[in-house]
Formats: sequence, C-alpha cells, structure tokens
Amino acid sequence: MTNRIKFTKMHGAGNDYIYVNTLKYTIEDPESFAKKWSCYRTGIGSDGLVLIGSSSVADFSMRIFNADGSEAMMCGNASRCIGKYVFEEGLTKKTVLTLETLSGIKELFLSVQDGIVTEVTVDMGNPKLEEVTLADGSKDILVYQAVSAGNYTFKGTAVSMGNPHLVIFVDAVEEIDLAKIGPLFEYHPYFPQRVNVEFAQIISKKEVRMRVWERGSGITSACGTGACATAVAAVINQKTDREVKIVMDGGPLTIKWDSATQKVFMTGDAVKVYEGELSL
Ligand SMILES: N[C@@H](CCC[C@H](N)C(=O)O)C(=O)O
Repeated sequence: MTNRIKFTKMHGAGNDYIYVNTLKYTIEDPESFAKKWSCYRTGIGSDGLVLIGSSSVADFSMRIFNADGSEAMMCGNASRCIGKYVFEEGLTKKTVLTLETLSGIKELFLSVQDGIVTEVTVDMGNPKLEEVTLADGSKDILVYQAVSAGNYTFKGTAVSMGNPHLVIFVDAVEEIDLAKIGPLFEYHPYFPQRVNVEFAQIISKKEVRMRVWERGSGITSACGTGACATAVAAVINQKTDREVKIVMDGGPLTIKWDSATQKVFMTGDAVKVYEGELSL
C-alpha cells in the first residue's frame, strides 16, 4: 500500500527546501528522501529536506537534510520558514517561539500582518571560531590566513554557526568560479566534516555581497548561517559594522552581532511557494 504525504515547498532568500510536518506524517529514511526529492529532473527539486516536528524542550523541532542526504546541525533560512509554517498552519498562535535544532534551541520572532508572517528574526546564538585540523592532526583557529586548494589560495576565516563555514573576502565576488572552486574548499583536509564556503565582497561598512557554495547542496541562492558567519568574519577582520546587510543571489538578510550578548540575530523573509502530495 502506498503512503501519501503532504509537503510544502518554501524558500528564504531563494534557499529552497521541501518541508514535511512530521506531527502528521512519518518519514522513516529522511536521508534517502532528501536525495530523491531534491533532484530537479526526477524529484521535486530543492536544496534539501526539512522536517518540522514536536519537541519536549521547545515549541517545535527542526531537522535539516542537504540535497546529498547529509544531515546538518542548523539552517538559518529554514528556521525562518518554519516560523511562518507553524503560525500560518495554525499550529501555534505565538509570535515568539522556540525551535529545537541539533545545535541548540533557537528563538524566533515573527512579524505578522493580517495573519501572514512577513518577516522573521532568529536568535542564532553565539558564533565560534571554527577549529581546523592541520596536517599534523593538531587543531587551530583560522582568521584571515592563507588556505590553498587546487591552484587557488585565498585568505580564509573559519566560523561556526552550529555548522562550519569558511569565509573568504575577495575584491570581485562575481568573478569567482563558484562551481569549480566551491567543491575544492568544501573537501579541504582542514575540515574533515566538510565545510560551507562563502565568497564575500565588502561594499561598505553596512553592506556585503556574498555568494555561497553549500556543503551537501552546492551553489544555493542564499545561506542563513553563512550570512551570519560572513557578518561575524567581517567584524573580526574589521571590515564592517556589527549590523550589516548581506546581499546574496536570492536576496538580502540583515545580520546583527550584538556586542552586549555576543549573540547573532538574523532577519529576513520566509516564502511559501506551493503545496503538494507525494507517494512514499
Ligand atoms: N542553507 C542553510 C544551511 C544548510 C546546511 C549546510 N549546507 C550544512 O551542511 O552545514 C542555512 O540557511 O543556514
């Protein structure tokens, strides 16, 4: 007997995932379904699969699987979309809610107009300088230091926002061949768990243009945790103010690294594209 489940296609700044409400539908093997459904030719087409679930420690939970089936600890864009989903589906009336993720509990603040969630701010928690694994097996942080892969050498800063990011500042970001260079750095030996790679160009103290190669999904239109990591790297390297607009291919996110709490706050859109039904 086939099992039919409903899904919702949503995006945040163009970073698109398939969302399934696991309070209603059980997905036994999300890794393989993430791979199958993310495929543009033979599936639905997406950057991955997001499961919305119950939680004993927060209002809801999130699990996020990349298009290659790998599970990530955190997803900024999906956390905003979940805020929109649970409110507009009537699963909660709260406009401030908590979300359990593999990288801890995140707080979501919803902006609502006439019952529609127009924008969500997420408390993304405290960033950490990501430790890289050096050739001799020892660990060290990486702040504006040379990293080489293939024939390319860039100065990189490694930041963890629950998941790992390598932020590289360049003078002309549109000239970067992301499809070629991205995977070389994703699989750099410094990062045995692989890494998300952000190329960023400083426009002003308040604006950065960024393009991303995501671990497990390749080129995406935006990455929420990547935007946060970019803002943190820009402040650490004294390139921008603590509040900055990160402009990605799919649109902007506003990122604020609060000096009092050291928490990073991410604000941006959340868009429902369509609903559909799938057979398992
Ligand atoms: N697009 C996401 C991050 C998704 C996970 C990432 N590819 C990883 O493997 O760490 C975001 O908006 O943060």
